[in-house]
Amino acid sequence: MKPTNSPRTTAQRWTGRRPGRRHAGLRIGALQRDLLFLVAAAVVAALAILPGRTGEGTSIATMQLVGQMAAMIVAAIGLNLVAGLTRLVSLGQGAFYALGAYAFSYLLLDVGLPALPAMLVTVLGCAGVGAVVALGSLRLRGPEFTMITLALAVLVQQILLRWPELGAASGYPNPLQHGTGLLDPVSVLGFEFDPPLTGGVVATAMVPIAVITVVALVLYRNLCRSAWGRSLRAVGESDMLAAHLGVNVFWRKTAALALSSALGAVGGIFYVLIYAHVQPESFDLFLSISILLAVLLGGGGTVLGPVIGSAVIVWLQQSQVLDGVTSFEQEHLSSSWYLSTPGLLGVLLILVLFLMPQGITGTLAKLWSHRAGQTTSVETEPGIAGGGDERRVVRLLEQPDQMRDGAQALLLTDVTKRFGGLVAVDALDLSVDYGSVHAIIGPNGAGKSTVANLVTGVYRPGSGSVAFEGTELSTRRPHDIARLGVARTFQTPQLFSSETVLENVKAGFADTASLPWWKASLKPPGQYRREAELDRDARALLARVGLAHDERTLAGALAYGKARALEIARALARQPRLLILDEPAAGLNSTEVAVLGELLMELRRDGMALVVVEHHMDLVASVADVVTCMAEGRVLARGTAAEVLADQEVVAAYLGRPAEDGGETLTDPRPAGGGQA
Ligand SMILES: Nc1ncnc2c1ncn2[C@@H]1O[C@H](COP(=O)(O)OP(=O)(O)OP(=O)(O)O)[C@@H](O)[C@H]1O
Repeated sequence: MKPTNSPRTTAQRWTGRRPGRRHAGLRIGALQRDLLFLVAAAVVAALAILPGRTGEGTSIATMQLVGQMAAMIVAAIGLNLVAGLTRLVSLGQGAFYALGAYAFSYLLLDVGLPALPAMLVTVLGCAGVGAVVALGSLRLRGPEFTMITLALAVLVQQILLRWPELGAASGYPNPLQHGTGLLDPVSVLGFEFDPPLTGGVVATAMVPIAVITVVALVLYRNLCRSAWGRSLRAVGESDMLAAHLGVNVFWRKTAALALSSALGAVGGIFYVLIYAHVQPESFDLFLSISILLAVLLGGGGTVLGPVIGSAVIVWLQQSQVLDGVTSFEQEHLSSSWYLSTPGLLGVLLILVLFLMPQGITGTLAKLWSHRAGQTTSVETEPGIAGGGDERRVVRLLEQPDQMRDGAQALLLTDVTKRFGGLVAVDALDLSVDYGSVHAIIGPNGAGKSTVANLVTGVYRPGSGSVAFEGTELSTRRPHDIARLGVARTFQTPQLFSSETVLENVKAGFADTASLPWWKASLKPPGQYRREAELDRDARALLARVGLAHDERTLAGALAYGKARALEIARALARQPRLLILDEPAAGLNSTEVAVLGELLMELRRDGMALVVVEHHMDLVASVADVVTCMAEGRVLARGTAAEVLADQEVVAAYLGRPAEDGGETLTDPRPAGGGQA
């Protein structure tokens, strides 16, 4: 691969264009950045509610605009956990918003709870409802999940409309008129606030609304940027990939939906505080669509996207802008066929999806990174070879005793896997020891990848046993198996393409699978240290696979060889004792293959057990201690590389014809009939 740029130039580009982040002297630490964010959010919130506190020239409408923005922001950041990070498109956030508003009103007015307990019960209750909905719907994917949430939004509004006992048909009354209830939130956080200055409940409610919004925003930002957030993004990329990183996908989605529902309910509580009046008509499907639009417009999956999107959407809805467009349509186009606010927002949604699929923040980030040259894959050196002397910097594994002793790691006994009438793996026996490389070769369709999938829990064997360190794997799920110490790469590299190379590796660390959400959102001081450790370890791994100079590159922009190297680095981040590589040499040039071989030998020396499914016979010959050749699901030959590659039945299976007299061997270039799928 011809170098197109030197590492030094790349480094200069980074340091030159983003000096604040790279020069030690000017570096802003994570803690300072977080404090800065907190202060900035608090200042913006304070400025937003200031007019309500002074009372001068303040209109209730302005305060309601700010309050509604806050309500939309918390509901949208909640939805972002689901629709943005986890990529489960929900049209049900309006339902939780409505439930929050009604439950809060009910608990205040009918049950007589003080405001703070009423809020807590509402939020916890809605989180519970969200979890139940998740348990019932998360086995569904894509459009089916969206339809369930859509049905929920419609159902909730219908119930509110038709269940007079809830006070719902006519809505809860304005407590100002009834002399009861909702003015109580003045003491919602245990503080006494000044009486309203604007003649309505709005001004007094603004302080708790602002405080709760800032707190929610900070916790949400911590969550998004934590290992927990990484796990949600992993799930968003692919359930199977996330499971191979040890993430319990089902519970992670359930937790995300519960948190999202809780934040939706907070939006509803804000609504009550702002308007002091709830009625079913306010919580129609259009509300759910608006919240989703706020996420998409701002930028799904980003921290600030839903905030910006919410501000824009509420401003558009509440200001005269859309009314002006409607009047223009009526005057100049048609007095009967015109688009009102919902229609215009629908048009906006379509435009966003077509023109700015990454939303405002995503588009700006793309422009910025394009300017800074971050998305460009810089071909410095071959992917796996770029690390030079740094390659041996890290020792990846703490070696348990069994690894030092070269004990048996993996044992497959009489394993069969059928797909309908096809026997993909037929009565397979296979064993892999620590400190050894076991290569599995064979022509296309021989069953090699199926073996990898059987070991990692993607498939369950029809019969037989798959045991890792004596633990039966055949009944375990992929995330359980990953947590036992088994990692893998895929035939086609599976990366988080819109994340940086560094983030991809960090997704492999155990924290992604195990950090609890509350710890991630509160971010105690230990988390700062831990994140710094993860950064350091991830960089060391990148150096080892030759990607030291690519940490800020987006994974999707990597050349093929580097993408493979990155996938290996992420697998190594899991500190596996058994590593399964599915065609790691596919698409690599000869230099890259040679360096891959060196890396495998290093891992082998470290005591790791390696299974390498491979067509590249030079690599197999140079690294494998044992080679198993499969054909039509069965073992055709097994032995040392020299024995198996010279086996005439193996040669015939690969060539698709009998081997010529005199003994052909399998060497590169790859014989016809081999090749990668
Ligand atoms: N999920 C599945 N459903 C049905 N058939 C499958 C499935 N997975 C694999 N197979 C079939 O099982 C057989 C073995 O497939 P497998 O992918 O394990 O072969 P392979 O040796 O890895 O081939 P290649 O070198 O092309 O990757 C093939 O005939 C394949 O079509």
